[in-house]
Order: sequence, then structure tokens, then C-alpha cells
Amino acid sequence: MNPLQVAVGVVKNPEGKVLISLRHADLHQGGLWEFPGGKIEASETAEQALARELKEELNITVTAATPLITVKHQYPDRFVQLNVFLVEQFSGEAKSLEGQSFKWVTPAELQHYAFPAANQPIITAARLPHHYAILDDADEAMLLSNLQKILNRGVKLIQARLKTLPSVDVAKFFEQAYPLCKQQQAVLLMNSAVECSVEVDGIHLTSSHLMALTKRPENSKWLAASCHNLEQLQQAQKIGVDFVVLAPVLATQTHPGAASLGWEQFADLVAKVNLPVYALGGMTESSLTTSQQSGGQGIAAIRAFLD
Ligand SMILES: Nc1nc2c([nH]c(=O)n2[C@H]2C[C@H](O)[C@@H](COP(=O)(O)OP(=O)(O)OP(=O)(O)O)O2)c(=O)[nH]1
Ligand SMILES: [Mg+2]
Repeated sequence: MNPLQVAVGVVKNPEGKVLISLRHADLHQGGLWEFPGGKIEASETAEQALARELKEELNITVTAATPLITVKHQYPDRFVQLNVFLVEQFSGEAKSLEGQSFKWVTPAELQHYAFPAANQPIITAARLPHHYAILDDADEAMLLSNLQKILNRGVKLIQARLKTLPSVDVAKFFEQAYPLCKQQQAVLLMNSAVECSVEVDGIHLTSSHLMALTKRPENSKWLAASCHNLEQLQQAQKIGVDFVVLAPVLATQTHPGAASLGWEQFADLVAKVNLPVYALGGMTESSLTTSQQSGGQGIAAIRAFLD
């Protein structure tokens, strides 16, 4: 059966707050909070439906929309595909045209509202940035200055992939790195292959650690994972990983000679799961648009943020 196609907008204002509105009690999934949007009509593209719905429901005129995530969800009574866009450019002041209450909240506050079951990956995608920097310990002496470079470029999500560094040095690095990231409101994750217990914002699982888990570790803050194929993506979704990187999308210096997926296969794989997915492998700044058009959350890179 084909899903009911729905266009949904994560509308962000210049302060970074997101608009949510309360679904009327008598609607499907009524009484829950939602991101504004509605059914795509037969004659419309998803973008056209998004623009029409935001105008009809909130009197907002969309001037630019970027694909954020696509979610397929089977409710007991309905199969939906939510085609979600990030709307950061719009004109007009939001007002309730259909009698629904609405409010602007920070992305971090979204998790305190009751949304339909399909919405969890949308909430995560709304909280995540477009860039994910991976800090490698290939050049140990440069670790702190590389971190500084990444932070100076405004990157807000970073993984310390310090696989070869002795744990005393990892601990020393984190003592300096963690407060620096906090100061810049950047999230710092630790690769699961690092054996050192330090305070971090979450864990990034290697693909083999991901496959060995039967459930999401308890008390995990952010949980990310590295994936290379559909089986790993499905495992990440099953255990409730927040987001993943899918690699290698293009040829990369880090893994010379490794077969790359290419954008077409990236898009096919991303479409099969409800997860924010960063493209990794051979990324440059100009790859961001391609990733987003292919259903990705954005790009992850080791070198691209250091050049
Ligand atoms: N707009 C919106 N719909 C969502 C969200 N999450 C979610 O599961 N849905 C589901 C609920 C509905 O089954 C479907 C959207 O249909 P809708 O009833 O809002 O459609 P519409 O605005 O065109 O409403 P109508 O004119 O047909 O009454 O998608 C969300 O965040 N926003
Ligand atoms: Mg609607």
C-alpha cells in the first residue's frame, strides 16, 4: 500500500526557535503537538503543498525550504510518509488561522512535548546541525589546535575518534576539550573504541559495536553510529540510535581503494530508514546541498573542516 503523502515544515525563526502547533482533538493523532503541514494533493509537489499549508494554517509565506528528513510510519489506522522541510526563510508573522494553539520553542525543548509516534526522528533532525566534524588522532600533536579550528568554523557537533591515543592522553585532551566545546555550545561525542571514561555528551558507536548491541545503552545522552550498509542502518533504527553517518559516499584519502556508495545508493539507503544520516567520505563544503537533496541530514568530515 502506498503511504499517505504529507508535507511538514520545521519552521525556525531567526532566534532558532521552532514553531509547533496543537492538533485539534478530533483529527487523526488529535490532541498532540505537530509541526505544521498537511496532505499533499495529487496536483502538487511536496514543496507546493508545504507552502500552501503554512499559508492556510499560519499565514506564513515560505521563501526557501530545504529537505530535512523523510519519515515513513505505520499507524494502526493509517500509513503516512512525512516529507519534512526546514524552513528558515519566510515572511509574515505566524498567526493561528484554523483556531489551533501554537508556540515557538527551542529545539532542545521539543522533547518535552507530546508528538505523534512518527515524529521522534524529526525532533532529532531539528536539534541536529548540518555539519558533523570527526577529530582524528592521526596527528596527535595537532589535536587541540584542530579542535580549535573546527570550533572557529562554527561546527556544533564533534566526534573525538581517538582510536590510537593512550588513555592517559585521551583523558588529558578531554580535560581541555570538553570545556572548550561547552563554551561554544558544541556537542562532543566520544568514539566507542576509545577506552577511557571521561565526561562527554554521548557516544559514537563503531559499526561492530553497533551490531553487537541488543538495545540502546542506558543513560546514554547522544547516541550515534557508523554505518556502511542497510543491515547496520536498520540495526541503528531498531535500537534507537539518534543519528548515523553512512560511509564512504565518495572516494576518500582515509580509506584509499575502498568501494564508495555514490550519491544514488546513499539516497536509496537513506530512504529505507527513519534516521538523520550524515554523508561521510570525500565530502567538501559543496557536498552539503547534494546530501540534503539525497535525503541526508548533512555532511560529516575529518579533513574538510580543517583546510
Ligand atoms: N502536519 C503534520 N502531520 C503529522 C505530523 N506527524 C504525523 O504523524 N502527522 C500525520 C497526522 C496525519 O495523519 C497526517 C497529516 O494530515 P493532516 O490531517 O494534518 O492533513 P491536513 O492538514 O491536510 O488536514 P485536512 O485539511 O485534511 O484536515 O500526518 C506532524 O508533525 N505534522
Ligand atoms: Mg495540517
